[in-house]
Amino acid sequence: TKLLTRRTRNPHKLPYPPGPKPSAIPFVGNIPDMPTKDEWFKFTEWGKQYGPLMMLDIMGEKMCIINSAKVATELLDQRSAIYSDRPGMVMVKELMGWEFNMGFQTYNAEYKKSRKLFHAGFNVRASDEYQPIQTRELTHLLSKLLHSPEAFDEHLRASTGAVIMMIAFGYTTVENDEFVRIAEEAQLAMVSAARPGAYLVDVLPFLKYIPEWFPGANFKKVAREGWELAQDLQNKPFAWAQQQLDEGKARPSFFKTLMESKGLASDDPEEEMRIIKKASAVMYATGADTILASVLTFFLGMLYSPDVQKKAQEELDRVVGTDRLPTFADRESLPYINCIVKETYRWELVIPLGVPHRLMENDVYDGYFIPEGTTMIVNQWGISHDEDMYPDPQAFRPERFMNAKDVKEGGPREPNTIAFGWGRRICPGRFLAENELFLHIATTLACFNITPVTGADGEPVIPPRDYTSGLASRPKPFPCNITPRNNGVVDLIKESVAALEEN
Ligand code: HEM
Repeated sequence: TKLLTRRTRNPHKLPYPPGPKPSAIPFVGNIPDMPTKDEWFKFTEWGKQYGPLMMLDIMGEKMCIINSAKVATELLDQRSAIYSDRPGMVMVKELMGWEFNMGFQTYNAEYKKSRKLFHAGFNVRASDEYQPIQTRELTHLLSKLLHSPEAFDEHLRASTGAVIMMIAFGYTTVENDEFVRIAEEAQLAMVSAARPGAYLVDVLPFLKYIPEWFPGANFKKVAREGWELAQDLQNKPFAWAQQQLDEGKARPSFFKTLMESKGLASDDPEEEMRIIKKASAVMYATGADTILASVLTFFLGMLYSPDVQKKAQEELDRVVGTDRLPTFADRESLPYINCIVKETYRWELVIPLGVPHRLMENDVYDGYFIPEGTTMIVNQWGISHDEDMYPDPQAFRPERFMNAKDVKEGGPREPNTIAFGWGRRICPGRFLAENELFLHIATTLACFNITPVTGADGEPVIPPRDYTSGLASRPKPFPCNITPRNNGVVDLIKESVAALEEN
């Protein structure tokens, strides 16, 4: 009947957007056509074949793939009143307990309240207030990179985790931190399950009633383990922060601000507490891994383009000099570094397919009928590699943004208007994330050379651009050399760390 109603609401019998022919097997639709990993490559290819708006049938459910920024803007931004819901995601939300994550919530009253809190905590001005925390942690990071550069992956992970824990709860992480471990594991379980179409239970929700021992029901075991992690993620840091507050020891944080500005989220104290608890847990879950992925991409990018690194260092030496570290105050005077930030967001995407939106009413676009309930996926990776917009898209080339024309005059679109999503669901952490990536790039390049390791044959080893597959994607571990540029920076790092200790 659902299908019938939809048809009757298409009075002009408009066609659906084009797409590959569904399978001859009943109900299966385009399932056999769906890639099982790195979907963005296939979606980009399909975009060339079927155009910027195409449709797939996943066992009766409609899924649109958007392959151009223009269509994404015209639908998800300009018609955001009806394109801001999220699809069911049974596996992640119901079975793994990630319903607490505002990013997956249905577009309802509670969601809007959470979003308001996030906006209060992370708008441009509020994000700037977290700069001292970011500066402090990144200075420690430089010292760790100096002492054990081979463990850079670990150091970056620890520092992005530390920043977000301090911002979220005023919590100082320690080595092998329990809260960081919980968040990492919970996140890992969630991102692999949240990949659109990863679990059949998302399209056949009744499968959730199958007991775990049933052959083929492995997803239930995965779900149960994920559920426990999601509970810990919400409860453990929250209990710690609550205790600090009760004992009058709480440091400034997102959590503390929310607890003290009563009534910001809701007039009902119980509801408000619930929303604050979820919002603080989400912060950690969404803010650590994403920033880490973008920083790792920057390191990888440097291995691909040594001349970019040299040019950036020239700019840093000229503008900042060599007797202090770059700071946020230098940002406006470092155009080339800012272009590296942009290119990092474009070259490889933290969330290659965005987070799916769900259409809340029937719609018509460009003569095509899109029924209510359609899942909308934006191929953000594909859009960021459009050859017309970004010639030689596989090259890491920040110059494409230097003195570039405005997008209205045919210039390249700013990658931060693609990588962070669309409309009312656009990433609320984007200002915080951009600040942090900027400081990572500026301070790392001011102090170090990032170079490929040498292989057995004496040749430099450029690691492949091999990324994990999932909702969020990051480079798989790769080796690189991180060496201080000169003795001066070694002293500079030591002095900067000492100055922190004094404060
Ligand atoms: C490089 C860093 C990051 C990238 C590339 C990124 C990207 C994204 C994208 C693509 C979305 C989905 C937008 C859409 O539905 O169209 C999103 C949503 C979200 N992000 Fe981020 N993000 C980053 C960092 C952060 C940080 C640091 C935080 C927290 C402080 C955060 C919190 C969120 C939340 C809460 C949502 C859900 C928004 C909603 O559904 O209304 N993100 N992000």
